[in-house]
Amino acid sequence: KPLTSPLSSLPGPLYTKFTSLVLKYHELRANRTRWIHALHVRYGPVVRIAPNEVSFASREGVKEIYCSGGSGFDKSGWYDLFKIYGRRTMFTFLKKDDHAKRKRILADRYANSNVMRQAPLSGIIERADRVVKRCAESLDGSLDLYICLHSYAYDCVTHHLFHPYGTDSLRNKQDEEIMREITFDDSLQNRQLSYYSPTLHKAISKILYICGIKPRETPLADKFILDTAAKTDAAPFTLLDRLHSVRLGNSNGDGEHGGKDSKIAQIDQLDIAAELLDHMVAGIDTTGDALCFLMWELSQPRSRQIQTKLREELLSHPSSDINFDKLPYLDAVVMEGLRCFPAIPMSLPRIVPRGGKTIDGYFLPEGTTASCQAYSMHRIDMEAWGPDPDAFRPERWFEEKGDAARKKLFFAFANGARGCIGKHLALAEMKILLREVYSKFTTVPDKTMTEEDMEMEDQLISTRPAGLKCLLKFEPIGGQ
Ligand code: HEM
Repeated sequence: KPLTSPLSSLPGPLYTKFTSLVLKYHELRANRTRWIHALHVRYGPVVRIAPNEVSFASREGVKEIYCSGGSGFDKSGWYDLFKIYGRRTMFTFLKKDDHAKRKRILADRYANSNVMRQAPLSGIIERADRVVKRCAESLDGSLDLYICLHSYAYDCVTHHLFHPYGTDSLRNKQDEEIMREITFDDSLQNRQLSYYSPTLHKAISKILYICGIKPRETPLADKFILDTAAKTDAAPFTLLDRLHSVRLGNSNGDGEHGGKDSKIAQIDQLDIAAELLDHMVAGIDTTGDALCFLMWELSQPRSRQIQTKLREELLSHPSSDINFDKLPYLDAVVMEGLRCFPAIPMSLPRIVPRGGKTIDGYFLPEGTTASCQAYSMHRIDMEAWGPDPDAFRPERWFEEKGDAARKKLFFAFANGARGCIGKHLALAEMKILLREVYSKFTTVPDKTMTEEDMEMEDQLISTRPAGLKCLLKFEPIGGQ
């Protein structure tokens, strides 16, 4: 009943009262994020995008949908698309209780105090040095940062998950192949179709394959994960170590997560492999693309001053000091990068619980799909972002006015208990890499690159540059 539905009074284009076809069309064209953003610009922070689906770009929206009761509303069935080996993982559990049980046993591996320890950090620093070496080797030409940064993110996350079984894709071609298999995945249309119409998808799957609309296939990554998940002697800071100690009901010496949690969690070898593959994939395109878009922006002539200011701060602190609190401009550059180019820019769908909810003055009946998307959260609110939301301007993070609003609206890592667990790891990787590169080089775009190459293109959940490349030229500081 489109006209009598409570959602019919929400702002939004008339046709969204009757059909979700326009939304689906934009999803299949990898254009969902920009289409929804255009609707927010036109209709404001609350917009109906389909008869049963609403997008919010407001503080109250985030608070209710993602933070109420700790982890917000339950996830929608769309997350079934991310099941691995038929298993649910922390990321794909729909219900908050199931999620909380799994998270309890994994969370401390990602705590800032675990990430910032010498053993995990030294692995990241080593990999950042390898990137610097690649930059130095490219001085006569240019370097494809898209590949290089995805390799960096892959090697860093596998170090944190598996050390000493982490990868070395920055130097080893076989490891690079696995990264490419994950990163160059083109299964968006196939997976969307399987979600919207499983029967049709099954009936025409062969035709889709012939047309190049292929399902996600990662045989190399699967083999790597299944082999590595069987190792029982990984370093104590790794997720692999934690998962095995839980499976064996072994407290691992800290007395906190022992037999009790193994009963709660009941994980077997396949759960371990699924959880590890999920975290590995979650750590590659996100950090890789966030760094790639950020370094592209820093390399533009309009960002020259920003590069200079960043370099001055970096060179005034010894590189042996890993205390990021002393590098506020680096922090502002990273925050501004994640604001302008959030690696997961799109809606994170949740289901309104029993009894319905009123958000921003609009009543949403139970079962409505509600979401926020970082791309719009980072641009729509005038008080937080001012008149230039599309400008890359790290200085905005030092302004007192709008500070509280900015913190509430920042959504690159989502929010609440289901927000990004890898946030501290990602930030450490980003800051270490930027510090190593920009204290040694200036970067400029290669002349063959176009703005279109770097246009954001939706994937199923993350984004990537449309041209699948990012060629930059590196100039050593002081010509050294
Ligand atoms: C700049 C880099 C990153 C960004 C922007 C990012 C962003 C996000 C976002 C927005 C979510 C919520 C997704 C949702 O609700 O559907 C998320 C979840 C998650 N992220 Fe990240 N992420 C980044 C890096 C990482 C890294 C390095 C890891 C390491 C393993 C990681 C692991 C995860 C996991 C496991 C979840 C699921 C958490 C849960 O359901 O409790 N992420 N991330």
